[in-house]
Amino acid sequence: MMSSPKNLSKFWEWGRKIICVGRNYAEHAKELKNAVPTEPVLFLKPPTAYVKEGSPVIMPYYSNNLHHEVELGVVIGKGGRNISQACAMEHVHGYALCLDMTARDVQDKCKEKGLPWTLAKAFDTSCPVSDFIPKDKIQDPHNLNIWLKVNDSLRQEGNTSAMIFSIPFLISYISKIISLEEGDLILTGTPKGVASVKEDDEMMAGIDNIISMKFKVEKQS
Ligand SMILES: O=C([O-])CC(=O)C(=O)O
Ligand SMILES: [Mg+2]
Repeated sequence: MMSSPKNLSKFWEWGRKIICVGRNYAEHAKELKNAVPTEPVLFLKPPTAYVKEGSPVIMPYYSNNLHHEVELGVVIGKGGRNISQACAMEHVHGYALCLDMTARDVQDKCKEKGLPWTLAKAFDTSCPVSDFIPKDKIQDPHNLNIWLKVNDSLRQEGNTSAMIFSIPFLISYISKIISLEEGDLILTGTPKGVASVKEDDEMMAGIDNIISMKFKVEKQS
């Protein structure tokens, strides 16, 4: 049998979809004065949004308010459509810690005008990701502490048990609309505490004692 030339533990190299869930933590929906959703809010980032440790997050030139959002990412191993909640976890290959970098001022304007969030959410380096976390390293993805510090001061801390929509629900819901493929990444939403970063800040984020990562913020040259 031919083996795949790609290694799924380097999912960011596959060039697949990044499907993001918004407002999946009530406390975060409230801090931005949004209603707590009764259905998942979805948006996409292109694979060019990926950035790995060692490279900086670049502030988009058209924003003066770049926010961090720390999130648990779910890496899809087996694709599918119309996946049932009961089978959903069979499609998960593993996890990653992710940041959903957001040009908040631009997003606010998009919301006001009823325009899509592409400029606010999908720019290059808007999706910093950790190394791949194999599925068996995480016993319960719905009981993880995720946190983020900026220059050593704690900004975000939350437990994935507070997600409004669970991972099986999200996989099932998304796969009825968008086919899931091997190498896709689902960002499951951010807990409260989102705030601005500026040039030369250092963001450090982690999941319990499972993984941590660091990213420097730089201006576009
Ligand atoms: O921009 C937002 O507030 C929506 C979002 O991505 C999240 O809740 O993680
Ligand atoms: Mg987000």
